[in-house]
Amino acid sequence: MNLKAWRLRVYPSGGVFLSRLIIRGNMKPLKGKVKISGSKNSTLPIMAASIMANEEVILTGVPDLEDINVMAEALRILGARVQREKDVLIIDGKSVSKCELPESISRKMRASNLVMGALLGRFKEAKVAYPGGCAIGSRPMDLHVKGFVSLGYEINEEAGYMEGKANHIKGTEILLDFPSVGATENIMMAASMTPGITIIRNAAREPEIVDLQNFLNCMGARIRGAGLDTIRIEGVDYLGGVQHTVIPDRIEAGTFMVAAAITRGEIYIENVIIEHVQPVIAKLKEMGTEIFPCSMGLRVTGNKNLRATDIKTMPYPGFPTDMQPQITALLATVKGTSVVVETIFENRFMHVQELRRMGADIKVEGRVAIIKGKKNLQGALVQATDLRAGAALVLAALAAAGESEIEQVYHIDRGYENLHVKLKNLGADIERR
Ligand SMILES: CC(=O)N[C@H]1[C@@H](OP(=O)(O)OP(=O)(O)OC[C@H]2O[C@@H](n3ccc(=O)[nH]c3=O)[C@H](O)[C@@H]2O)O[C@H](CO)[C@@H](O)[C@@H]1O
Ligand SMILES: C=C(OP(=O)(O)O)C(=O)O
Repeated sequence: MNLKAWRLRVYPSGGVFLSRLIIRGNMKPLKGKVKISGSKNSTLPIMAASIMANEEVILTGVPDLEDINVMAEALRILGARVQREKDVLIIDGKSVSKCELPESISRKMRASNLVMGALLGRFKEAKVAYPGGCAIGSRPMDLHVKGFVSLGYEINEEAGYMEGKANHIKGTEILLDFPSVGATENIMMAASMTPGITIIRNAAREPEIVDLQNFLNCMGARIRGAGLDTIRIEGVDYLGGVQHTVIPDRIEAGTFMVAAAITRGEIYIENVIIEHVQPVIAKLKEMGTEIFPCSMGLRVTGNKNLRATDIKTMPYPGFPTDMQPQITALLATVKGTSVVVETIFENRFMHVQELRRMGADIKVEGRVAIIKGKKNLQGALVQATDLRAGAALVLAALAAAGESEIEQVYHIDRGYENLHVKLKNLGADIERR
């Protein structure tokens, strides 16, 4: 492929992207306040669950992101009416007339799979093409399918589709082999409208699961236990309309916390639930970052004497895999040797080769990265290989001497609302071309 053709790619929602970020970092301390947007990973399952209502659902605090556009497009394909006004999304599931999501939309992101549980719950049938998403791992759907089958849905996996219909559906006990976020959400949705009582054991405990429970319960579902490892769901016949505000994005908040640390700056982070970012706070404090709650949220102050630490990604409340690339970038700039173990996704070190272009000293062996921190990184031409890898490169570029150019910014647009504008407001020398 020639360079021009390679750069002229099409956004999942249809637009053309050519964008790149130019950052002249030079370790300029970022200062000021930033307001965190609504959570991508909360909004996506909640949007899918919205079509379980036979009435209008109003969501507020919805971030303006590519992934949200893709989910909106998916719901429209199913027949839902989806309207957006600033951060408010109105989804009307009354008109849903199709239970099939084709590959052309499904493969645009991993979270497209979440319509499966919603469709099975409400219509007792669904046909959804296998999802796509970042190339951070193989990401099978076996735990989702196992859950649906346990509930009595007959699932056929053929020609790239998961096709399900109700057989003898009934609430049951489901033990997840791994606390998968998506499988927990999909099973919660299907079980909410499956007769009887379902118990999910070894459920994911992420804050987004709690947000989904709160949303579904406001619609009329009967779910208890989200946030713990056992969730109890009593199936109901009908779910109705509701107005709901999504929780703030803990990963965006964590990314700005790292921005303060890596530039040795001082950032006030507004719209953050402190409990949700505790694992990140703990590690940043261990490295010597000062973090204090304040009236508007959190104040994060970096300093010149940050030190190395070891990190192992774990399901919540462990250190989030979605913050691993960003913290790896930070560790590349502090004194000492750090070890980062990625336990969730088998291929989530793609940012390392790009960080090396900026002079980082990082070795990867399997799921372990060994990072020898350096005082100075150098600006370079690098590529965002996935969403959080892109965020890590932006952070590294803020610390690096000279100019960096980051390509494939569309990955970053999947999960960060106006990242360059927010950074510019904090004093970063950044432009989007
Ligand atoms: C939209 C969304 O919320 N995305 C988040 C969600 O993704 P997602 O819900 O896809 O992540 P999971 O928790 O399901 O995946 C965790 C691990 O379980 C494996 N697995 C999962 C399902 C399955 O059926 N079989 C299986 O083996 C995956 O390959 C992975 O190794 O949680 C991840 C883990 O916190 C985050 O990184 C993602 O940002
Ligand atoms: C991996 C992520 O998202 P997704 O599961 O949608 O690919 C992420 O948000 O970092």
